[in-house]
Amino acid sequence: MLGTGNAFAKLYFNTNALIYTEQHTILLDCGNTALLSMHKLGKSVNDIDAVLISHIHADHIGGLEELAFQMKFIYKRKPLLFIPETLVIPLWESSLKGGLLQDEGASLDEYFEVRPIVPGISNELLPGFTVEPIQTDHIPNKISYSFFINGTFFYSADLKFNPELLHALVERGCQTIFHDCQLRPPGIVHTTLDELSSLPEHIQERVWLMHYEDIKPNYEDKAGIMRFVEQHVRYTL
Ligand SMILES: Nc1ccn([C@@H]2O[C@@H]3COP(=O)(O)O[C@H]3[C@H]2O)c(=O)n1
Ligand SMILES: [Zn+2]
Ligand SMILES: [Zn+2]
Repeated sequence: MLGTGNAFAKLYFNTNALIYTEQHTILLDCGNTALLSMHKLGKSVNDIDAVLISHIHADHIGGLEELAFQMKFIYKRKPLLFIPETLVIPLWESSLKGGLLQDEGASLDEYFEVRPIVPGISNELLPGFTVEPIQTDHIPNKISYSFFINGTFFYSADLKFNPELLHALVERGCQTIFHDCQLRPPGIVHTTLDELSSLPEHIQERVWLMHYEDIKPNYEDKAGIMRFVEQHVRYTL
């Protein structure tokens, strides 16, 4: 985990992750702090084969401009960009174009091998890396996707509490749920610890909390059987 904090976290960085398959390294969201976090871990931007994006907020995409420029001008290659197809145009037009546009008509393709992915179905993106993007509610008029990975691991984007979804995922074989969690209510655009605490035990035992505020130390004994995802820890799934 490159970070486990929320958008405003100063202690834990933005919730972004590196996923290692046998052959590839995939950056799951590239927020403001992603590249600084990689630097602190002694990792290079050049280690990244692919990027997967959940939604357009700076704690999830704010590091993409630097990543794109480093790849183009330092490493001289285009990483894969896996992105739900509905976000391709908004990512360029509403965010990256401001910094990355140089040549008339240029777009994301100038910097990335863009691979739009289809929500609602399982997409085999790389060997051993299958992703089902699931559109989840976050903020009105903002399309946001959580990811069901390899049929066993759910990684939430920012999402409003959706117990029906969690029940359905567990029924489908989900073993591990990394879930965004706002510790201090009200959640409004996120899921709160109180809401997650209302889940039945057989779901809570699969839940790991991330995207939390800097006040996390005050809550370490308040999560019951749910666990906290920790920054700069590597998890084997
Ligand atoms: N309607 C909104 C929009 C944004 N926000 C806050 O801004 C953050 C942006 O990143 P996030 O991780 O989605 O969390 C959002 C809220 O804290 C919010 O609380 N309400
Ligand atoms: Zn966020
Ligand atoms: Zn968000």
